[in-house]
Amino acid sequence: MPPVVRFAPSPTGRIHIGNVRTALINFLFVTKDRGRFILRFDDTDVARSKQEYAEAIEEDLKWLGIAPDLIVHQSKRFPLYDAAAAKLRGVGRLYPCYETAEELERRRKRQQARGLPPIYDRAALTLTEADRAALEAAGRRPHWRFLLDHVVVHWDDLVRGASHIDCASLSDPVLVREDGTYLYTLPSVVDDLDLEISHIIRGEDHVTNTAVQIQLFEALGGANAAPVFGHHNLLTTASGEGLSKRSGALSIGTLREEGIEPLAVAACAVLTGTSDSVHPVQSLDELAADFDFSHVSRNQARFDPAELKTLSARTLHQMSFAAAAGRLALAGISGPNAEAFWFAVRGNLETFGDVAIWWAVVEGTIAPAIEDADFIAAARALLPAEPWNQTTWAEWTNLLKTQTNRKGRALYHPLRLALTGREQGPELAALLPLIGRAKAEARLSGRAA
Ligand SMILES: Nc1ncnc2c1ncn2[C@@H]1O[C@H](COP(=O)(O)OP(=O)(O)OP(=O)(O)O)[C@@H](O)[C@H]1O
Repeated sequence: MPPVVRFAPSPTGRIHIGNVRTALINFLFVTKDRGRFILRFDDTDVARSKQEYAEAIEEDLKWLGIAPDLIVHQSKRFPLYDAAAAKLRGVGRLYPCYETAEELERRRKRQQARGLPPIYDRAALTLTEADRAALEAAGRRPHWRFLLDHVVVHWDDLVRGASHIDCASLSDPVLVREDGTYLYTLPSVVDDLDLEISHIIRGEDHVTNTAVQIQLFEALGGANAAPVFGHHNLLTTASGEGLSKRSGALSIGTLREEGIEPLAVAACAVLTGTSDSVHPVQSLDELAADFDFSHVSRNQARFDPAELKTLSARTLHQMSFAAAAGRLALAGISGPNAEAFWFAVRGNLETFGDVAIWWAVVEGTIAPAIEDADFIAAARALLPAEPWNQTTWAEWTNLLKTQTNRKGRALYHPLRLALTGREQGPELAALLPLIGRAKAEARLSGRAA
C-alpha cells in the first residue's frame, strides 16, 4: 500500500522554515513511493485560525512545489469528533471532571511539596451521580479527560528508533474543554484514522503526545490502529531561538519577497540538521531520491539565513534553461536569444530578478561609461565584422592587445564599462554576440544604445 501522510498546520500565521521542513519531509517521503500527501488545517481554534492564513499556507506550499492530493479543514469535521467522543464515553474512556484551573494548580503545588509527580490524581473518577448533579446544579460545567491505561507504550520511531513512554507518568489528558470545544489531540487522531494516514511525520515538539495518541488510536480503531511515527529535529533561528508562526520569524512569505529561490528554501529546510551537506538541487525529486531518515540528526539545528542566500544564488547558477524559461518569459525575456542569454548570465545572478539588469544590457538601451576615450576609439575601429559568436571577444581583444600593448584589467575593464555600463558582470565572451555589433559600436562611440 502506498503511504499516506499529512501536514497539519494551524492557520494562525504564515508558515516558517521549520514548518516547511515538516511539510517537505512528508512530501519527499511519499514522492518516492507514489503515496498521498494531505494538507490538513488544524483550525478547530476558531478564535485564532484565519482563512487568509490557510490560503497563504496553500500558496506558500505551491510556491515550494508541493501540490497536496487533498485539503481538509478540521473546522468542517466536528460531527466526526462528536461521534468519537461519544464512543469513548460509551466505553468508559472519557470521564467528566469539574475542577477549576485554580483547584488543579493548588493540587499540583501540594503534590510537588510532597515530592510527588504533578499528575492528575483522577479524583473525578470517585464522584457519584449525585456529586456530579450537585456540581452541575451549582453551575459547574465538566471538562473531559481520556482515561489512560497505565502501561508503557512503545513505538519504533522512523528517526529516533525504539521509543517508549510510561503512561503512568502522565496526567489523563483533557480532550474536551468546559465549553465543549476540542483540544488538538482527539480531532487529530480521529482524522488520522478517517483519512487512513499510514505515517505521522512531524517535529519532535510532538513526541510527548505520541503515547497518548497511540492509546487513542487503539481505543477508537482497535489494536494496531496506530500509524508509524517519525519525529524529526526542529529548526531554530541562527541564534538558537525557537520558531513560531505567530512571531512571523523566517516566514516563507518573507523569504519569497526577498527573492530567495524556492528550491534553495527546500534544500536548506530539508538538509540543515542532517549528515548531508546543504547543497543546491535541481528539483524536489532529486531531494526526495537522496532523503534518508537515518541522516536526520537528533539535535536541534540552527538555520542560517546567510547560508540560504548563498545557496539561492548557487541554485540559480546551475539552473537549466528548461527550468528557467517560464519565469524568463514572465519577465519579458523570450525569443531566439533567450537560451544563450540565460547561460551567459545565470552565473552572475544573486536573485532571479537580476535578469532584468542583464536583459537591458543585451536588448535594451544603456548609457555607456567611457573611461579612456583613445583606447575605446581604437577598440571601436577594430570591431570585427559580423557574424559574431562566442570566439569574437577573444579575437577582438587579442588584436587589441597586440596593437595597444595593453593587457589584464587595463585592456578589459574599459571595454566592459563601455559595453555594459557596469563595473562587473557576466563573461563578455558570452554577452558580446548577444549585444551585437550595432549596439556595441554605438556604445563604444559613447552613445546610449
Ligand atoms: N521549528 C520547527 N522545526 C521543524 N518543524 C517544526 C517547527 N515548528 C513546528 N514544526 C512542525 O510544523 C508542523 C505544524 O505545526 P504548528 O502548526 O503547530 O506550527 P508552529 O510553528 O509550532 O505553530 P504556532 O506558532 O502557530 O504554535 C508540526 O508538525 C510541527 O512539528
